[in-house]
Amino acid sequence: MALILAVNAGSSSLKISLYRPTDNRDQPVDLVLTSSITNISSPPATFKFDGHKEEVPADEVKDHASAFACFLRRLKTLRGHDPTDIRHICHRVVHGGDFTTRLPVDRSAYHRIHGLSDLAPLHNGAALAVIEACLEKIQHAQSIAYFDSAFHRTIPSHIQAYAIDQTVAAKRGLKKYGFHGLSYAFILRSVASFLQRPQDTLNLIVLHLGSGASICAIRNGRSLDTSMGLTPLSGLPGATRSGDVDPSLIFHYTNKAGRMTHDPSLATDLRITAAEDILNRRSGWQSLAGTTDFGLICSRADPHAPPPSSPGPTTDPNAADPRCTLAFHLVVDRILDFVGAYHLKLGCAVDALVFSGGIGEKSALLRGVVGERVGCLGYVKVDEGRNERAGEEVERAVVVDIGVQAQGERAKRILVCQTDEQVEMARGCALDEEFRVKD
Ligand SMILES: Nc1ncnc2c1ncn2[C@@H]1O[C@H](COP(=O)(O)OP(=O)(O)O)[C@@H](O)[C@H]1O
Ligand SMILES: CC(=O)OP(=O)(O)O
Ligand SMILES: [Mg+2]
Repeated sequence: MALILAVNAGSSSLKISLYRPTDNRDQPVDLVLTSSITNISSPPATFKFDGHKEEVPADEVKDHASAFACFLRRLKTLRGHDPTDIRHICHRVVHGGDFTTRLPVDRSAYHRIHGLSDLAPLHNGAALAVIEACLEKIQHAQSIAYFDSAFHRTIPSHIQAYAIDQTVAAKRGLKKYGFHGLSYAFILRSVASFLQRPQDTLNLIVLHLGSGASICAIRNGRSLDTSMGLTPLSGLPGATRSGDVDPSLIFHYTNKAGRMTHDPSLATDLRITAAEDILNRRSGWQSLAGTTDFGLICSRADPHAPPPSSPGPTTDPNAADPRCTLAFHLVVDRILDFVGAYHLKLGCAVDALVFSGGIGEKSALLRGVVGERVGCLGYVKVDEGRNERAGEEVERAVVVDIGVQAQGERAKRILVCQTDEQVEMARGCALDEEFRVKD
């Protein structure tokens, strides 16, 4: 057997899927199994393996390397698969700097990726910890890095550039890179197939809303702009990330902003300042509402109430929680900032607004509220029933239309897409001549 393993190291999760290559170019891989380990940085972690779910003791999973070891053990005990069956290992690496395509990983490539770690403090270190384990323990398999940033190589230079000294910018690589690119590539292909249109004719605004959240404007099938920038911190708020703030805010937040942190809970030997730590790991809706679970925020927020000006915790278990109300409306507000701007950048010629990521796929409430607000731009009205059912339907269908049907032809569509970064990598690997298995 020559299986392909695809590993997606998120900020606090590890999603891993195993595939068997096929001879069918339209569907070049078949899924063998899929698993995920969540809450890695706030133990106990939860391990899911197809139907099997267990809480993993804190001493078994404390970082991404031990989470990967935990997966390999269960791969053997629960499914009888040996790593010897694996021929290629695809790794999602969030920051690829100026790499525009996948990179087979040897020691030298490893060090080049390591050099970019400071620019994706919650991600590259985690991916490298897994790559390290593969280089050591699964030596017969070829590790390949697939970069989130590569999808955004088409962003025009005036959109990539920050308004700073361009000599310094060029020397230090200070520009917009953009992330979630594997997800956007998957969504673009899936939506093109759903709409039965060639990818290069599509104009989309895609929302990838998970623990890390971003938006991408796609023009003629290429990234035109995206909300994340030099690092995955800018743009929308995330579970623990602030998103955009006035850059001067940090100098007023703490006078220790520039010092290095020595937090042992960080995945690897990352060099990260107190300012980066606060904005990346101690902000976002966790800091507003006390939870990283946006589902919980949706269930406790009042979507109709004007957001409170100084929210505090509530003691009535049935009342909406003002902190959740604030977090919910703040996220909606920032989403609207980008949708409005990208709609204009696309010349108002948008084929569809697409929701994806854990929140985009599961929260009918958020889709409904955003859908209502974008109606003035010519988007279809959201159909309540289709919107409610979309969370389940998208698991089977990958792309679901949630617009009112009768309006569908003329109005701009609103879709939900269940994204899958692992299959995007595995697909690329199976179709790649360089990695074609010759036996
Ligand atoms: N029913 C729900 N409603 C809203 N948000 C949800 C729901 N279920 C899960 N989520 C959110 O989805 C997030 C996970 O999304 P995902 O894209 O898998 O994130 P990541 O890959 O960044 O870890 C969770 O952190 C949670 O906040
Ligand atoms: C780039 C990024 O933020 O990724 P994730 O959402 O997986 O944390
Ligand atoms: Mg993710």
